[in-house]
Amino acid sequence: MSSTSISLNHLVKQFGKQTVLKDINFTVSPGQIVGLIGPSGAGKSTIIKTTLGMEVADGGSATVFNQVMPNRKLLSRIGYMAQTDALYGSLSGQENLMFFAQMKGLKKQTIHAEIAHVAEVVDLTTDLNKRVSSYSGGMMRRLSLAIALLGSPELLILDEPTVGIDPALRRQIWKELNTIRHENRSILITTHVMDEAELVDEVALILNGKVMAFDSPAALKKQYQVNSIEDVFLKAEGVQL
Ligand SMILES: Nc1ncnc2c1ncn2[C@@H]1O[C@H](COP(=O)(O)OP(=O)(O)OP(=O)(O)O)[C@@H](O)[C@H]1O
Repeated sequence: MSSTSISLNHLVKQFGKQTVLKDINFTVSPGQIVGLIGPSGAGKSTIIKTTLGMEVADGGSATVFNQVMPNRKLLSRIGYMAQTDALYGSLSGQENLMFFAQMKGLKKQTIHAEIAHVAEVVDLTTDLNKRVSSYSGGMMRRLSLAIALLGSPELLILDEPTVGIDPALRRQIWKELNTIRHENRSILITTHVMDEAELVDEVALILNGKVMAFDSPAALKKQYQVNSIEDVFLKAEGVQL
């Protein structure tokens, strides 16, 4: 059996008369971090939502572990962090983590250690007993990321996980993402931080509903004859450098 975590084939998605995704093709393999970059409104979140079955494709196909989503059996294998946080404000960080850990079916013996680990990755250990409604926006993002990490899912789908997170912590989070990659798990991540796009295995550059380029950061820089992914992005958009 082929071991593809995500496979998008000629994916098309329309909202009314607007065709947001025109022909999206790429795969994410185990042990790979794929970064989705592209201007605001290019369709990155739509790719994610269609992949997860939260939006229905109008053409082509999106599969996760070779199956079409939504598929309840696959949910425990996927950690998803959306752009908007879905947290319980009246509960503490710890209670939110416990709730989602139980939802994910984490084993009783490991649940406390897992929660402690993911809280440490996002630097929330000392804030776990505070109510989430008192958290800053960045803290809520970090809690959402911690929830996505719970249960060591084989596939992480992260929609702008580092928005509102300072550079030192961002570095710590990327260290964890690299550990995840080395465990042969896979990650699909969107980001507006071009430094982060340098850290992925493959960049999918999304423009006008299409994958303009899909390659390693080094190969893309060579192809576009520039020194950074930011410049690849700008050149692909037609900005004169
Ligand atoms: N449910 C929806 N109904 C109608 N239009 C939608 C819907 N979801 C997304 N769109 C439209 O699809 C386009 C792509 O949106 P999407 O959120 O996928 O972009 P994005 O690349 O993730 O942007 P950003 O970087 O700003 O998050 C936008 O024009 C948006 O208005």
